[in-house]
Amino acid sequence: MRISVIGCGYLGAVHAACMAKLGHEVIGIDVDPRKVGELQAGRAPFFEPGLSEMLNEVLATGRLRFSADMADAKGAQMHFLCVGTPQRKGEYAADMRFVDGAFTALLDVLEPGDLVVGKSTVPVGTAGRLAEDLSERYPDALLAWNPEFLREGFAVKDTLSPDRFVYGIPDGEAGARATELLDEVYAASLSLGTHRLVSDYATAELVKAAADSFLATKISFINAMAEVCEVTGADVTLLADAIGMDERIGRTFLNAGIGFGGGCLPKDIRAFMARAGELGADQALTFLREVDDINVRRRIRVVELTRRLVGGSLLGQRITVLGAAFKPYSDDVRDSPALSIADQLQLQGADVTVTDPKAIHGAERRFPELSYEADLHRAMDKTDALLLLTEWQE
Ligand SMILES: NC(=O)C1=CN([C@@H]2O[C@H](COP(=O)(O)OP(=O)(O)OC[C@H]3O[C@@H](n4cnc5c(N)ncnc54)[C@H](O)[C@@H]3O)[C@@H](O)[C@H]2O)C=CC1
Ligand SMILES: O=C(O)[C@H]1O[C@H](OP(=O)(O)OP(=O)(O)OC[C@H]2O[C@@H](n3ccc(=O)[nH]c3=O)[C@H](O)[C@@H]2O)[C@H](O)[C@@H](O)[C@@H]1O
Repeated sequence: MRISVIGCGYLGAVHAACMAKLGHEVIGIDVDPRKVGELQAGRAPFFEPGLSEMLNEVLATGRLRFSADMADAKGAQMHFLCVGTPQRKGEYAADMRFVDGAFTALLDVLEPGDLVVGKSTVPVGTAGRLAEDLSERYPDALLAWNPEFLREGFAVKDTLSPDRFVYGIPDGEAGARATELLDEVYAASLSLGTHRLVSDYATAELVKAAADSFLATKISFINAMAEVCEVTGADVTLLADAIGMDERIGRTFLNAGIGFGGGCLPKDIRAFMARAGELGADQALTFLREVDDINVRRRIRVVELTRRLVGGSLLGQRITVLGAAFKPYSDDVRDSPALSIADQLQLQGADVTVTDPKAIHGAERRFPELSYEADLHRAMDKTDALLLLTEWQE
C-alpha cells in the first residue's frame, strides 16, 4: 500500500521505517528539513535501538523516502498523523497546534477515498472534530484513530508486534472500509495473532489516555509505598515482588525510584485531566493530580537525600549524575527526572557533572548551565557524591 507518515519524530520515524519493512511504499514527511536530511541519509536523528539499521535496509529497497514538502504525500492512500502533542506552556492541556497544522496542510493534498489515520495522543473529541472538517472537503475520504502504545527503547519491536491494535472508526460503511484498509496495512502483525479492537473514535482516544494513566498510577502507587517504606525501614523492592506475584496486580511497572518522566506519561495524564475538566468530568480524574504530585515528590526527595548525604549543605559539593535520558536505551531528555534533579542540585549550589551514554547532546541543549562529561570514569573522578539516575547497563 502507498502510505504517508506525517511527522517523523520518535513515533513517526519508526512507524515509517517499519511500514516500509512490512512491504509498503512509504513517504515520511516532516517540517524539519534537518531531520528529513538525516533520515533520507539513513541516520536516525535520535537514538532508538535497531532504527538506523532498519532505515538503511529499507531505504536501499527504494520503498522508503522522506520529504519536507507535504505535496509529496499526494498519491498515498493512507496518511498517518504522527506529529507531537506536547503540554501547552503554563497549562495542563495538550498543545494541538501541530495536529491542526499538519491536518490542514494535508487537506490540500488529499484525494477522494484517502484514509487519514491519527496516531498522535490527543484529547478525546479530536477525531470527531477532524472527521467533520474532512467530510466538508472530501465527502468520501475516511478518518480513523489508531492510538500508538510503543515504548521508546523498544519502538521497533513494539511497532512490528504490538500487544494490540485499536481502531477508532466512524459508523457504517465508512467504518467498514477504514477497518479493511487498516487490516490490510497491518496484515503481517495481525497474522501473528495480535489483538485488534474496533470502536468509536472516543473510545479509541480514551483507551490511550487510560492506558498511560494506569501505567503512571502504578508507578506512583509503588512510589507512595516507598515513602511509607522509608519511614518504617521496610523494603519496597521486596514489597513490589510480593504483591506482584498476585496475577491480578502483576510485577511490571512497580519499580519504585525517581518517578516517571519522558515526553509521554507526564504530559498525557495532565492533558487527560485538562480535557476531563473541559467536559465537566474533572472530579473523575482528581486522583491523577495525586499521581502527578507523588511523582514530582520523588525528585524533591532525591535532592533532599543528597543534601543529607553530603553533610547538610549542597554548596560547593561536587556531584556526578549518571544518566540524563528519562530512561535507558533512549536519548530522550524530555521531562527527564535525572536532569530535573541535576538542575535542582546545581541551583542549590552544587557543582554538578552529568554523564550519559547517549543523551548528553540533547541534555546540553536543554540545561546548558550543567557540566557534561562523556567519559564515565572521568565523570566519576574526584566527586563527593554519585547519583545513579538512569539505569543504563553501563
Ligand atoms: N514518543 C513515544 O514513545 C510515543 C509518542 N506518542 C505520541 O505520538 C505523538 C508524537 O510524539 P513524538 O514522536 O514523541 O514527538 P516528536 O516531537 O519526536 O515528533 C513530532 C514530529 O512532528 C514534526 N511536525 C510538527 N508539525 C508538523 C507538520 N505540520 N507536518 C509535518 N511534521 C510536523 C516535528 O518536526 C517532529 O519531528 C505525540 O502525540 C505523542 O504523545 C504515542 C506513543 C509513543
Ligand atoms: O504514551 C506514550 O507515548 C508511551 O508512554 C510510555 O512509554 P515511554 O514513555 O517510552 O516509557 P516507559 O517505559 O513507559 O517509562 C516511562 C517512565 O516511567 C519510569 N518507570 C517505568 C516503570 C517502572 O516500574 N517505574 C518507573 O519509574 C521510567 O523510568 C520512565 O521514566 C508507555 O509505556 C507506552 O506504552 C506509551 O506508548
